[in-house]
Amino acid sequence: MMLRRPKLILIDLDGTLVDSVPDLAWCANETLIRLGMAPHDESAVRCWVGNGVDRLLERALVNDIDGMPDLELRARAIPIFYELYAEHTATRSRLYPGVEAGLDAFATLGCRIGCVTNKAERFTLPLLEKLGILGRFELVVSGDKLPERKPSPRPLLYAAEHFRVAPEDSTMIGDSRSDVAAARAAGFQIVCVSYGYNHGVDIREERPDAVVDSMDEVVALFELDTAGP
Ligand SMILES: O=C(O)COP(=O)(O)O
Ligand SMILES: [Mg+2]
Repeated sequence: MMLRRPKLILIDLDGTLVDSVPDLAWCANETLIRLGMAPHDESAVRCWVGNGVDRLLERALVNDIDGMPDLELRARAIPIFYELYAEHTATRSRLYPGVEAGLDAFATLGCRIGCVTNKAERFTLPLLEKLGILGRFELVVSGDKLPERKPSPRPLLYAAEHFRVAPEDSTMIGDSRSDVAAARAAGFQIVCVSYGYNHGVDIREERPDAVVDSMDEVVALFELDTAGP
């Protein structure tokens, strides 16, 4: 299926641009160990990413995606995790194959490019910087910039308004059901990558407009004689 050529592309961070789980899992587990608790398999942590680092840590503390630790434990864990993750945002995290080629291809479309993530800004900007792609984005909307984050459409609509681009001329690229829900509610097209996290569930179940195995496949989905800048 062909998609309308966008004037704005917004790209998710964890699970889409960057395989960040190796650092997130190491930091979460080191936090648990320092609290005298048992660490988890990296595969478990992978299922807990996507709703912000605080939520990831809460899930790790109780070993349950829907669970919540008691507030005293949470309050002890958060500063330990924040200090570790600030130190290790990009120690083990890597860009996925095809990301840089995909960003190059988007630049040739002449569209505006932003990053919309649920990760807090204090970790988002250093991660993008350390992996050498911060300069690719004209706008970064982190998880703590607005009162609501994905699956709310707010961060996507904020970016569209920032660039004065209509939602129907905008495309979100993400890896999780939050990206699909946010894009649908905002009136964006939605392309998903097959390799991301999505809480362990195949993203095709969310029925995005298209699914790609690599970011450099996205540009070929766009009709080149419609829209554009
Ligand atoms: O859960 C997070 O911290 C970030 O997740 P996202 O980049 O996939 O929105
Ligand atoms: Mg993601």
